[in-house]
Amino acid sequence: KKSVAEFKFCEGIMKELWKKQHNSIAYPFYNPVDPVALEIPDYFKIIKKPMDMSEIQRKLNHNEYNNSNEFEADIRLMFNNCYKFNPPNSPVYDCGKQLEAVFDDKWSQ
Ligand SMILES: Cc1ccc(Nc2c(-c3ccc(O)cc3)nc3c(C)cccn23)cc1
Repeated sequence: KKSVAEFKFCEGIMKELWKKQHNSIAYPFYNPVDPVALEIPDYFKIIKKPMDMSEIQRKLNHNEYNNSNEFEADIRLMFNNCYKFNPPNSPVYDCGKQLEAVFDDKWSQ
């Protein structure tokens, strides 16, 4: 059951992830992966369900999450896409691990 409190909790987490102080680890997640701009034409062959912070924010703003579990699922999808595509310990993979740690800290509060 979706509650106002759940919604506000999710909003607060997105507010944290968008903070300028996290820019150096959040930048790969701000917008949809652009395979042309990034010169990774095989991205959509590997990643079947793209997800990013802008889309998560849009879904939140348009009441498209029925509960916080659906919100968390998109957050985890975004990070797992990153770990699937980017080699372990590569710069963007490490950004994902660091930003997911920020998320986990807030999510568990
Ligand atoms: C050749 C190459 C290798 C790795 C990347 N990764 C990457 C990604 C990315 C984010 C999420 C994701 O699920 C997949 C990729 N975002 C970027 C950005 C914004 C700048 C530079 C690299 N970036 C790009 C090109």
